[in-house]
Amino acid sequence: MSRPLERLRVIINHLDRHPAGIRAAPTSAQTVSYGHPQRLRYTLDNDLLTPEQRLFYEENGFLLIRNLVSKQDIDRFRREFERICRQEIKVPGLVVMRDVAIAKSEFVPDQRAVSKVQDFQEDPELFRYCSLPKILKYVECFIGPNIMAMHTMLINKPPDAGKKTSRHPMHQDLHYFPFRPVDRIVCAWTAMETVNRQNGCLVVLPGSHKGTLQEHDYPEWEGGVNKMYHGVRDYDPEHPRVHLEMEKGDTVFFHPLLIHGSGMNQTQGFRKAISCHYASGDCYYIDVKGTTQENIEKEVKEIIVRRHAVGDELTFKDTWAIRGRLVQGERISM
Ligand SMILES: CCCCCCCCCCCCCC(=O)SCCNC(=O)CCNC(=O)[C@H](O)C(C)(C)COP(=O)(O)OP(=O)(O)OC[C@H]1O[C@@H](n2cnc3c(N)ncnc32)[C@H](O)[C@@H]1OP(=O)(O)O
Ligand SMILES: Nc1ncnc2c1ncn2[C@@H]1O[C@H](COP(=O)(O)OP(=O)(O)OP(=O)(O)O)[C@@H](O)[C@H]1O
Ligand SMILES: O=C(O)CCC(=O)C(=O)O
Ligand SMILES: [Fe+2]
Ligand SMILES: [Mg+2]
Repeated sequence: MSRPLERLRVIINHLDRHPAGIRAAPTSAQTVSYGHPQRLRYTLDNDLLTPEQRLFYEENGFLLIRNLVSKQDIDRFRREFERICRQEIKVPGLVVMRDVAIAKSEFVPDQRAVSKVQDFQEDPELFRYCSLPKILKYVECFIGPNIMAMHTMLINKPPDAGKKTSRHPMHQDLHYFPFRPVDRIVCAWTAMETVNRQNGCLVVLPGSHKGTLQEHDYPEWEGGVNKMYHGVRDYDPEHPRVHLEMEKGDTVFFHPLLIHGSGMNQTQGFRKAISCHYASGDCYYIDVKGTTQENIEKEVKEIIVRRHAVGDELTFKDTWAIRGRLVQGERISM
């Protein structure tokens, strides 16, 4: 194993020994600079993160907090998800996605047919995840006090059907987002059970958040790829990567330029995680015309036109403004 990776693993283990939520004395950018004056760009002054945690996010683009969400809350999210799968409740705006390997087979109202649900902002029980004070305290360290929940997902990675379609290609979430500035966006991703290499944990390229947004497209995978699962076009499989093995309730916060994906699920269980992408209430929308994001804009528009029978009047930007929900502070320009 390469040296930097070994060092990273040591730091992760070290961080693990701090119980979640431990408070360090208020720090300033100077106190964490260890002699070299260093501008902190990816984190804001706060009294929650330790200097080590702040530096870790600055350098690596993610921060793993063990045991952050309670088992009771996760059990409630799981029960709600199961009710949705059994079609006992209907949630406005919710997108239920099936794995491409079974997309054309008959639907059975059971979690085995659902690989993820998206846009659960109108489900009060699931949306509780996005407003948990424990999560928001961390989110505020990255994006500030005005917090919008922009995108919500519960991912139920199915046992691989033999074609490796349960993989998620390496990507940067910013590819999907027509808003900026990039450093005022963060994802919270919480394991709902043990997540490891066998069932397809998150895989990240540490430090990749310091790069720019890359071109994304469907990877050329023989067995097929799920709809809209774009990957970075020039993915280098030799790039050092870290597998984030997590236990129930562990939560990782990561930057929208961090390159990440997840491996295939080689178990018989459905690997569950719940996540929310947050943006600052004072972010602004951009026009993605002429940028690398044009291809995803086109796909989203095609789906919306088909689903809602609307024309061009609904823009990519509108689809985000409609979904976004304020969870703390003020909604200024979003
Ligand atoms: C508003 C949307 C905005 C989304 C923004 C992304 C945000 C992400 C931001 C955060 C970063 C996130 C990073 C990420 O997470 S990237 C992935 C994000 N993924 C999505 O947003 C996809 C969400 N899913 C959907 O919209 C629906 O499930 C779709 C549209 C896929 C099917 O919908 P529905 O079931 O109602 O439609 P239908 O029954 O009429 O079938 C239509 C056609 O589609 C075929 N089919 C079905 N399933 C799949 C599949 N899995 N793979 C391939 N094809 C599939 C099906 O066979 C049929 O084909 P054909 O018979 O016509 O040939
Ligand atoms: N050609 C590729 N293009 C883009 N992403 C890829 C490619 N090959 C693999 N990946 C991605 O790399 C990540 C890890 O891959 P993978 O499924 O093989 O796990 P792994 O790291 O090999 O773990 P294990 O060896 O335990 O299976 C996943 O996000 C996967 O989707
Ligand atoms: O849970 C996973 O497998 C990764 C999902 C992901 O990265 C995403 O949907 O953006
Ligand atoms: Fe992602
Ligand atoms: Mg593998």
